[in-house]
Amino acid sequence: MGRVSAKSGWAGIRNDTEVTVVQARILFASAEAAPLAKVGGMADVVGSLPSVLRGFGQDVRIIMPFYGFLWEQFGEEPGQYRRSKEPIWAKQVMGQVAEIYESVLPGTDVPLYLVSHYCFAPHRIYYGEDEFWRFTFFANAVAEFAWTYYPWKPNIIHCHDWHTAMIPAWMHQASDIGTVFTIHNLAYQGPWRWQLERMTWIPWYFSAHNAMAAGILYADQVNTVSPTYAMEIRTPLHGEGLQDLLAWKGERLRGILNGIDLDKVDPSTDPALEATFSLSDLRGRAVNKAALQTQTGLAVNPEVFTLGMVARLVEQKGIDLLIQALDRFLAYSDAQCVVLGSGEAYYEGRIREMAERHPGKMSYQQGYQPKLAQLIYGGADAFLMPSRFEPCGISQMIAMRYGCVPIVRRTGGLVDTVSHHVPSKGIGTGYCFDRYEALDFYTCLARAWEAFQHKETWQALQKRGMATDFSWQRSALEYLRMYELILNLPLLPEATPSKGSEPVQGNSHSKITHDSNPPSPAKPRSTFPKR
Ligand SMILES: Nc1ncnc2c1ncn2[C@@H]1O[C@H](COP(=O)(O)OP(=O)(O)O[C@H]2O[C@H](CO)[C@@H](O)[C@H](O)[C@H]2O)[C@@H](O)[C@H]1O
Repeated sequence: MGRVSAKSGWAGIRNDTEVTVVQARILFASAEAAPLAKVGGMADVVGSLPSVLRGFGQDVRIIMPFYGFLWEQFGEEPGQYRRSKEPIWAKQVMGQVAEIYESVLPGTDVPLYLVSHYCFAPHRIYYGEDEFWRFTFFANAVAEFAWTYYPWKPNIIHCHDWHTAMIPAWMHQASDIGTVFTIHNLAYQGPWRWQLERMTWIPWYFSAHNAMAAGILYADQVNTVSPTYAMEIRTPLHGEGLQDLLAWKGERLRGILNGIDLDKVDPSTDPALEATFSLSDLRGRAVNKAALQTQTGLAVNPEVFTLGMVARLVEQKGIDLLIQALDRFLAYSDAQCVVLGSGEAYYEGRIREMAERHPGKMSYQQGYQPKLAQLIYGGADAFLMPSRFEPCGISQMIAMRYGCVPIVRRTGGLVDTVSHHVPSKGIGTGYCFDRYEALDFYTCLARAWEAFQHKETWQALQKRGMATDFSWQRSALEYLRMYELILNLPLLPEATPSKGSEPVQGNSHSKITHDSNPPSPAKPRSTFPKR
């Protein structure tokens, strides 16, 4: 492939060495973006995918709420992140004034817009009686901003989960702004139609019964975060009541596997670890294991099988199975386990009780603790993910990159990312079970525990996981192909590999250059896929 330059029109292949492609303006709208505001995996995706897409020459930016806990992180003082002194945009939205400040996502070159209003002042992201109002307000502000901020008008708004799902409905008849809606979690669907009607304006053509359904119905393209989950949600078992709508969406619903940022998620440089390590030298893992055992009150012993789990403690994550199977497994074996996370009070209580029943063998660490999470990935021998359903899962990919063998239920993205260990054939990257049954999980734990006793094959298993390519490159290409379908313009040179091809290695995107201020590509609406 020759040199690639992003221009405002498709000029085809000019000669053997130069190809002209379009640069689109894409606005990611999300309630979370790592490292600023994170509850779960959606923050990881929104915090890492835009940089990769920018590497492909696209002008990608992020818009998110300016939460109260972020205010003290932005300012003029040393050590603080910079933002514009004054709002760059202000407007009446739902009877209140929304203001937007401009900044850059820390650690990247991705421009960031922060939507400010006193409803975001509390030091939390979710929950609270006004949760529906706050995110409907946010979505409304994003739509108004996209329509009226002339210095930078997006061609596509890329919306994430129910918090931004009304944007496709409002944009449905906008002639020059397309929408993509990504489902990270179908279980949370946002306000019902009657609640939306009380809070905001809904268009005359609106026929969705809640916010999530609106995103699916009106977005030009919809995706979820793994191919298997994209199939599963078309069925009553996983469709959360929206299976018919999702099945009707046809080819405009696809599964694009999440990736991880290999530069940030790297055991050879991670400052949160007690000792760094790499594929060629795993010795640091033993140091991390000892540190993990000490810090979490587990018996310090390099020989025992140490399990780890980092998750929101909600039904989705298979906590019921954990409670049923782990208690017996700890009683039966010399294994130990540390669980990090918070969530539903019932689950927190049961796990705490389990920790009290097995002192030195079981530890419960409550709260959101990113440093401890990394130590679990880098120190535990195996990682538990017995999910009831899993759109993709980021944790099992991080675990594999850190040599922590995943033990997972075969569902959603876990099917697409973890393969079962068969020692006789020297294949597999983890342990998998099918049915959502405590006995099956227990059996899987016992098999992994037995395999752990064989150090050489276990290390080979760890290394296969560490060597697996979970980079964003291939998935970013699939997102770009999806944007192309909306814009009906090429964002990538024709020869660029996409779905089904080998992962793009190295710095292929470093070949892309783009004009400093290219004009916006016009979006011919008539070319939109018709419903
Ligand atoms: N207590 C804690 N302390 C520190 N870190 C913690 C933590 N609890 C969780 N984390 C971190 O949050 C992330 C969890 O990501 P996951 O994708 O595994 O699950 P989640 O259900 O949140 O994401 C949803 O969105 C993502 C993104 O699309 C999908 O992969 C997934 O299937 C879907 O459920 C990991 O980076 C993990 O380390």
